[in-house]
Amino acid sequence: MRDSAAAAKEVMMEIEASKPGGMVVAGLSPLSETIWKEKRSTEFVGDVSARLTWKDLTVMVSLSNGDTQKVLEGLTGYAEPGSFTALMGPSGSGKSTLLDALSSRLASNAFLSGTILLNGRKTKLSFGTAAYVTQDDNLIGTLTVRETISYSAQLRLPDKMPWSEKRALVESTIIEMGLQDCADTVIGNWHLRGISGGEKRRVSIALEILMRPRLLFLDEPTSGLDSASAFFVTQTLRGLSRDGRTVIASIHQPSSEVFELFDRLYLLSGGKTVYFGQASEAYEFFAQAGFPCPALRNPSDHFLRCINSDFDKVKATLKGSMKLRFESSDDPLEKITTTEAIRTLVEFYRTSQYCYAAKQRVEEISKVKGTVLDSGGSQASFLMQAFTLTKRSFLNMSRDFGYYWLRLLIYIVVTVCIGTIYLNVGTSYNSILARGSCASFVFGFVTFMSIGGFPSFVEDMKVFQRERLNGHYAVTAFVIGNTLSAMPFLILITFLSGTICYFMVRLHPGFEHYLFFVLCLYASVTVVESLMMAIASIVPNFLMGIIIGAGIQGIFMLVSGYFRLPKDIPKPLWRYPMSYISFHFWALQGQYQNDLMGLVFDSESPAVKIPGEYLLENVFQIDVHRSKWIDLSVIFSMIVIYRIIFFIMIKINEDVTPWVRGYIARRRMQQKNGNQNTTDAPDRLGRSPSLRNYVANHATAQPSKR
Ligand SMILES: Nc1ncnc2c1ncn2[C@@H]1O[C@H](COP(=O)(O)OP(=O)(O)OP(=O)(O)O)[C@@H](O)[C@H]1O
Repeated sequence: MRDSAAAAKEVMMEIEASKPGGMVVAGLSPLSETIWKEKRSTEFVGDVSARLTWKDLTVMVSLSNGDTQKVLEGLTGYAEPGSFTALMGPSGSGKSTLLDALSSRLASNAFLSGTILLNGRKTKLSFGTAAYVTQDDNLIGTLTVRETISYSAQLRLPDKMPWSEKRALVESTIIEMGLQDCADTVIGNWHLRGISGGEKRRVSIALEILMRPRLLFLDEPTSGLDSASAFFVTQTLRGLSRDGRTVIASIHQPSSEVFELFDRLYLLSGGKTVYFGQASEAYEFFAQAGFPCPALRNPSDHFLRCINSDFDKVKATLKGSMKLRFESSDDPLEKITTTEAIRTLVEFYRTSQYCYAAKQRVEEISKVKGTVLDSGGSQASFLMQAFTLTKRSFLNMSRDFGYYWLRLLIYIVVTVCIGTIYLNVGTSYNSILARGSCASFVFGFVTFMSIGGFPSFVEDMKVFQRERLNGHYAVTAFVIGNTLSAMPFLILITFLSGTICYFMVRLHPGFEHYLFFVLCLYASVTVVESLMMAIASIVPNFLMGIIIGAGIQGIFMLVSGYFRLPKDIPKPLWRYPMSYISFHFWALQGQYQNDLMGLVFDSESPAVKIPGEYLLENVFQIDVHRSKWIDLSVIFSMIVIYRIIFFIMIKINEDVTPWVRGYIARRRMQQKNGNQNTTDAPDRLGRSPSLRNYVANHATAQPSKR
């Protein structure tokens, strides 16, 4: 066990290593080595840097109309440790697809052929070896930067690692990403002013470098940032590469300062290579090809200008209004169309020394068989994951006003309204229906209001999906964490509002009756929460999710036995099975019994009293022989069932859906190829990797050629 001083020393060594000139290309820094050793239980780690090569890489996608589109065509290139490779090209040129292909994240309708080798091997691209930073910063807005990174560390680092070392790793990551100044500032959400867009991007990167991956993929890390923030983010990426990491990022429109930070440039247009080589030599390449960069023009703007065929349309529009200016220009791009320029450049590159050198280097790197570390995602135990997720989620819920506090307020206001409308309802003849409608409103509409939490669930799901894609924890740990963290808030909301309602209306007196009422309200609200969570796992759009949730609950309410008495509900479908699936039905049956049984009501004739049991059987059509506690236990078991459904939905989304989509795409392609001869034989193409394989670490970096 190392003490914190030793850990801090290691942190400093790590930071030193990340400084330019302090490269640790071959091995790992001491702190990183600790992480790997924990998993591999081996003393020797050796050279674990990532050398990635790709050769003749082609990606085809199957479109919904059955056609196929070649998105990438015969790409060859490499990325080495200690270097920062930028993928550039106009929109739709295939940057993201290349990144996805290299990181085994292709969509299920995309198929690739060619060879991708990591350290000379067709190998598993595990979470520990590679990390992927997506374009969207899906972070928890209520947590500070330090908390965000600390929770991530607890979720993924081994339990055995002392907390002082984990903290040291978190602090070193904060320093490495230049986040010291905002470390204690919240990320920010709709009601909390937080850190800037550039800082958010750096937090997203920090979360992925925490496990010290050797290979880092980033999809447009500078998009949406101003030029200063884009520069700092890119500078940080360059710093990360100097620590011996292999960094590959797609970059949209870099400024000249950002461009100067690139080591290697991969320029794409229409899925073809326009240039691959040293970024600093691109200028010369374009000049040799006949497209020199005019003075005073940003080189990257010039490169993109030359290879973006949309400029043909821009030129046509401008020519109409600024004819003379174009005629006097001696820019070669004014004399030919961009489509022709692209063709010239692609052809020039294919026969150039740059292409030859790249191919030769790919061959050289491919021959060197190196170690590929496989840390297999999170190294924390399942219990630690579940505990950390519960704690993190609880903190988020308690800080986000919109998650539960607002609902608590609304619930109190609404139940006070119910209380005043049904105030001291009594046992008069008219109170019989009033008690029925009060129960129906409480268990129908009041529980329905829980739908308001849906936007927060959607936010939770976005964070979950990002973390899940990077293998941060298990699905079960997430479901447990989400269920447990919500429990105290739901108890608070339902017990407070239930108590107000119970005592103002003066429902059936007695502690047991009070307890049943609030428990039934708690169970019903929790069922709605679980139902909405299950919906959020498949419908990430919050408007659509609310509409679907409202529709389902509307149907459940309709068959609850209030709007139509239980025995009058049409038997096929509506009574069996719908009313039995509806939690409103069980809640109402239980509450009617809880409230009316044992009470005696006035009738229209003062001499005759009506017992509650008679009303239950003959007016509300309730089965009085079934205990109300059975009704309550049915609702509680529904909570478990909905949580299991939530789990299954996530699994289906992760495993089955990509497989089905891939299968359909493959069939469609085969059918199309059966009818007509395309230039690309589909049997050359490997199946795109599925998320299941990716998550379970069964995906190969390069699907087999067929
Ligand atoms: N799974 C897919 N299904 C259908 N078409 C796809 C798929 N993946 C990529 N494409 C198409 O391939 C082309 C390249 O897409 P890609 O997202 O790789 O481009 P990009 O250079 O990253 O663009 P941008 O800069 O706009 O993100 C686009 O025309 C896109 O519509």
